[in-house]
Amino acid sequence: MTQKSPLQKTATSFAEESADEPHHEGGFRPDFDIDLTRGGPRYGEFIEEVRTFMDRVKAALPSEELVAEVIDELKVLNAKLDEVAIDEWRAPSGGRIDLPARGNITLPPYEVDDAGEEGVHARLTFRRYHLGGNNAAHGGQVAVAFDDLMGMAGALGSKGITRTAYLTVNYRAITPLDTELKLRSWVDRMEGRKVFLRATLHNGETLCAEADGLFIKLKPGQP
Ligand SMILES: CCCCCCCCCCCCCC(=O)SCCNC(=O)CCNC(=O)[C@H](O)C(C)(C)COP(=O)(O)OP(=O)(O)OC[C@H]1O[C@@H](n2cnc3c(N)ncnc32)[C@H](O)[C@@H]1OP(=O)(O)O
Repeated sequence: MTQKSPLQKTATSFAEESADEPHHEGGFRPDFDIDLTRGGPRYGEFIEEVRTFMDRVKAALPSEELVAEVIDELKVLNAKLDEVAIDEWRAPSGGRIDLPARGNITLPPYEVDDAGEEGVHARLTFRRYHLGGNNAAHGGQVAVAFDDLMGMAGALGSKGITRTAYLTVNYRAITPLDTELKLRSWVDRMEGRKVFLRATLHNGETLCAEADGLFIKLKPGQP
């Protein structure tokens, strides 16, 4: 039997604890179905190849001929994937919590080391396709990482599904590419549906960025 990751364990208890919450079709849906078989055992490898492709695109100076060749090959692949398009709730992207960044290609690949009511500890690496300038990560990509992992801490800390009301990021030092960084997010305080969160991003001892945000616990049915 394969070992469960910290996020899988937490997600299982989160799903059990929120089972009594009224069923609703809003937000990110607390009654999500954890099905790690979707996309098959090689789905993670597939996502990693897509990420590598984005790195290569960002780094390439292709000839006109190579651009034409890649367009033709991509058209074939896009047509194949278009045939199996499905709604967001059943697509493995974003729901494969056994994979880096839940198999979501638009998130920087992170691995969750610990996740619970006390907060989330994750390792993440920005890479070529996250480049802002001069070998540093794009500030928007840093904000994406904070939004997702603060959203996760907000969900676990409030035992509900939250949406970002505001997110303030302070950039303290250059965030390097191709370097394993540590992101920590946690609930600072709660006032009713208002969940105030904080987060930090470190490269070793260096604080690259920190964030504070307000996430609102969604009401049943709220989009
Ligand atoms: C283990 C696995 C677990 C699952 C993991 C899943 C991870 C997924 C993570 C994904 C994460 C990705 C996450 C994403 O990216 S979510 C996507 C980005 N966010 C949005 O699209 C949200 C858009 N906005 C809205 O939907 C609504 O405005 C919300 C829902 C936010 C509030 O509208 P709602 O009608 O519900 O509430 P309300 O207006 O009565 O306000 C309520 C209270 O809040 C106060 N307030 C509101 N806004 C602000 C503000 N800007 N500054 C200061 N205060 C503000 C307000 O004054 C009031 O306070 P009070 O008067 O009561 O004192």
